[in-house]
Amino acid sequence: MSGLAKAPPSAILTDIEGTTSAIAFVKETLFPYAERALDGFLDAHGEEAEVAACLREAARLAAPGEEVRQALRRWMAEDAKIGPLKTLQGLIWRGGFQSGEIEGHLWPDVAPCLRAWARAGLYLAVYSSGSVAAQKLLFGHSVAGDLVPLFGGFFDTAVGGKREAASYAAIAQGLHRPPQEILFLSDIAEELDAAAHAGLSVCQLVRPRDGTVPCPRHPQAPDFPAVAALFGLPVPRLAA
Ligand SMILES: CSCCC(=O)C(=O)COP(=O)(O)O
Ligand SMILES: [Mg+2]
Repeated sequence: MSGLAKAPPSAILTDIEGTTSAIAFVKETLFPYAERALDGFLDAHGEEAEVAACLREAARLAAPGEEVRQALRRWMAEDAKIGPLKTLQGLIWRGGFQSGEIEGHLWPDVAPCLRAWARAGLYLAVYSSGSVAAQKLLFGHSVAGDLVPLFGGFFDTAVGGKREAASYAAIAQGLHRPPQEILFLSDIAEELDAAAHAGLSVCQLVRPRDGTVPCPRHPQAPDFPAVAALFGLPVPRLAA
């Protein structure tokens, strides 16, 4: 087992899907919303610069002979972490989050811990395959209110893939912190491997309702208070 910090970390870097939020929320709410709205959105906005750039990149990455909208739908069904798809999803979800039709799911243990950690002076950041715009929508319109002000940084795959050690080294550099001061939380073994390889402390969230596959190579916790206990972090004050 690797990744347990000797001193408590000064920064927390968290994944979203499977870590702060249910995989079912992403697969059963977010993806179907984007799927339903895709054609209308592309018909209305397909010529706008950002959307057109995503469509060109998606066409380049599509399988030979595959139509671009067909490729986008296939990637959604596969939960493929493809940059132009993730950018388009974020743009499509914006209307849903802003109207209140979608609320960002967070497991109930997450917001109290994030607030306690931020209050104690820990630096909080997000690293997700979801675009930075989508991350801010989810935390800004979450079931626990607007949590965006708790975070100092948001990273998506523009910094590199989540299974590549270089991405975590770049994030540590961007945060001006030694990698070992950063604790990365994720449900995915390959992401934890990459972060640990870059020198970060890591912990796997093994959330029973997400059916996470436990990875014996890294410390494991069923929720954020258990992460706090493992790594000497503050725990939320109990309501009186
Ligand atoms: C607001 S991010 C939505 C979730 C998403 O699209 C995604 O791909 C999450 O992947 P993660 O890297 O957080 O597991
Ligand atoms: Mg995840």
